Amino acid sequence: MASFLVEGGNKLNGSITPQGAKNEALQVICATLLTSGDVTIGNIPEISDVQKLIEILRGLGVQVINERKGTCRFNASSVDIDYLKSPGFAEQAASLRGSIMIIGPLLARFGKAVIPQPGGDKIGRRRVDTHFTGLQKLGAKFEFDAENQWFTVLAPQLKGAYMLLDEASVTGTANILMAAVLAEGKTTIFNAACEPYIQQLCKMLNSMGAKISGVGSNLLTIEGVATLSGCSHEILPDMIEVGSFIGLAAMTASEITIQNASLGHLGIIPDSFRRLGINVEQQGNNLVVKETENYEIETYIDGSIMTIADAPWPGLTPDLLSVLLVVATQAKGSVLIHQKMFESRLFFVDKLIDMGAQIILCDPHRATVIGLNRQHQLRATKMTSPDIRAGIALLIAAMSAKGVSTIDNIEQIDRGYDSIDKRLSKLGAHISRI
Ligand SMILES: CC(=O)N[C@H]1[C@@H](OP(=O)(O)OP(=O)(O)OC[C@H]2O[C@@H](n3ccc(=O)[nH]c3=O)[C@H](O)[C@@H]2O)O[C@H](CO)[C@@H](O)[C@@H]1O
Ligand SMILES: C=C(OP(=O)(O)O)C(=O)O
Repeated sequence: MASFLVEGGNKLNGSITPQGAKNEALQVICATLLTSGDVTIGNIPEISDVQKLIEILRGLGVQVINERKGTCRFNASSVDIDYLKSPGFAEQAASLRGSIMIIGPLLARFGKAVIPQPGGDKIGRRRVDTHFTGLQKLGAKFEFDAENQWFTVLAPQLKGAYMLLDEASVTGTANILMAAVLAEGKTTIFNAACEPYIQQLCKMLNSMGAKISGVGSNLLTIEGVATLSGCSHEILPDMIEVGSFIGLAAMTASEITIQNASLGHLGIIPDSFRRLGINVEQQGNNLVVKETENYEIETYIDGSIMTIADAPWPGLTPDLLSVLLVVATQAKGSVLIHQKMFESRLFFVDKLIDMGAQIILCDPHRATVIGLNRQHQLRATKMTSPDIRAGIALLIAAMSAKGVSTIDNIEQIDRGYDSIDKRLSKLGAHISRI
């Protein structure tokens, strides 16, 4: 288990470019299984979750050629489905959430797929019912081996169908979409997730010859096609990294330019930070976070305490609530952070309380933050990163704190942030990996 030693209290300065989006990368890499043609994907982030997924594809016989930094060419013309029975696959697939999205493409192209319970952050219940109910609607036979926690889907030929998803699941929508593009006839997915990750997946599938309409909405219509061809695809900048960098600049009272942030795909993320009083300016395709010593949280019109809550896109992504919460600890004013989707994602606030932040964890979903308005600097401490986003939030807190903090279990952060220590050190941060 690796750790970061973080000397806090240093102002940062300069420009940083976000990596490609983790959650999009996991989807589009799985989509390469849908064709025997060459698929070239650019802006692939060098993070451990993506590397693990690529290893699974290689195990399945997919040729993955690293053309240059961040760009790989995938060819899935010869896939060995029997790899799914190997112990190596069981271990790999259970180590990340994104592995679940090989199911849709394998089922559509080879008529069969099996997978263990996927991994990913332990942040509460993470059911996969939406995935399998959707695949069943397309005609797949579904079996669950409860003892070993394995899911199996079988279908010689999928058939298009109408479905109303019980929740707008991001990976669920991606899985069903990737199956429906090769199903016979028309599929309509209502209550589909429409995050930029899904929009990008649709764009890529359409460039492979799929016929998906309604992209960007929660009603997707797919006319199935017999085969798909290769394509080239470029992954968008990671909006969660962009938000993390805004939070970092705010907490360390630094001016940072976030380059090529793809502003058109950030939704309400910049505005959510502005509501905490952060000065985020748009300059071309860059975001500039201005050095702000003091910032004030908005209230509602009647003066009552504001709530910041997650919601499916175009609402606020749950993956940034931990960062927004940390930023609020040094603001003037109070805010209620309401994490609606996951029930175990706010427990990390105990560490912030140890550091001197004023937070009341009301229940597992809600925390009230009473901002310190920089009257007290947070104190350094020793902590463990429980999940990827709490990890980055604790790193931001440590960078603003007085003294040297230790953050253990940084593998969680490495899951989704490429060489974060090196990249932040270029901005003037003092972080060492031990
Ligand atoms: C690999 C990947 O892409 N992971 C992302 C994906 O996970 P993932 O696709 O696993 O998450 P889902 O979208 O399925 O759902 C996440 C959680 O939110 C709940 N839920 C979901 C939809 C809804 O309308 N109402 C609701 O309450 C679910 O019950 C679940 O507990 O989407 C999550 C939600 O944006 C993100 O946190 C994850 O980073
Ligand atoms: C929850 C997340 O990831 P995963 O779904 O891969 O666990 C995340 O990226 O914040």
